[in-house]
Amino acid sequence: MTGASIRGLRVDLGGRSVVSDVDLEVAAGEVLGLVGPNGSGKTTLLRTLYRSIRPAAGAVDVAGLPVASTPRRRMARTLAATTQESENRVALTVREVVEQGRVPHLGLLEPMRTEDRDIVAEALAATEMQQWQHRDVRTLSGGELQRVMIARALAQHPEVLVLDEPTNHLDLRHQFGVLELLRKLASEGLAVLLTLHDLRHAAEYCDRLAVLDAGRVVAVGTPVEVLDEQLLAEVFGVRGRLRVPEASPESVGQAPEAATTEPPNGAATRPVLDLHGTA
Ligand SMILES: Nc1ncnc2c1ncn2[C@@H]1O[C@H](COP(=O)(O)OP(=O)(O)OP(=O)(O)O)[C@@H](O)[C@H]1O
Repeated sequence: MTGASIRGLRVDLGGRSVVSDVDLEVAAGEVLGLVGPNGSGKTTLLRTLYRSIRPAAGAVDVAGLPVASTPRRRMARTLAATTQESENRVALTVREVVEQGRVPHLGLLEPMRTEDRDIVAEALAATEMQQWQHRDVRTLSGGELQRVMIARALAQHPEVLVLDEPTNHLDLRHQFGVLELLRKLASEGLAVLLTLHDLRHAAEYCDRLAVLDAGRVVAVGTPVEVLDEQLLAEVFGVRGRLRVPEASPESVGQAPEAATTEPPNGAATRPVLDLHGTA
């Protein structure tokens, strides 16, 4: 199968279970958002997918391959991740870091081919980093570095993309840019799993949400199914309400030239989460 699946997952850290009884699937073509309060186990769950942590129990498969026993190089052609740990800075240019994404696709000591250079150029363009490609990554701002890490993950041409807080450090325009890019990649068949703290972004850009609380998945479904007032109060401690804007009558059946007045990418009908402070 494509996508990724987690069954019966338990992770123990520091002598206690920080993730328990998790069953979760992310399918090709969807953006699945992992949300939950601080310390609820989001990063820990993602770490089991890119094998930076060994589960105490359960099975984690990516594109049908068991993560625990698949060679890392093989897995790197299937799953790419941007992590909070990937921010260690080394003396490389932006381009060199993004080129690392092609390494799993090349033979030992094989130089970059034309197609690899094209893929790197596409990844730099998608993240608007082409103008910085010769910069030393140690000189970049946090947001610029975040975009380089996303570009490197895209250059891997994975089937599953895992991102831990990808909008962290980004200014508003680039937050929306990254979220729109993830939607586009999913529409092309990628399975996208990401953690987000901003529930408004989660509601607007994710096809489905999985809510973690104290290491357990307490709800899974579309934002409309999941983000009700009770869950917002009990899990996140906030007051809020989700609205689903109706398609305006003018936008139904209107002439193509008139349609250009609507916001792009269906944004007009995505759920909007209104938040009103602590519960
Ligand atoms: N190496 C470790 N040793 C002991 N406990 C750990 C370790 N790493 C994480 N934890 C604990 O596991 C729990 C889950 O942490 P995790 O980083 O997965 O949460 P999170 O949901 O990603 O949180 P945040 O929203 O704050 O990033 C936390 O209580 C954390 O303190």
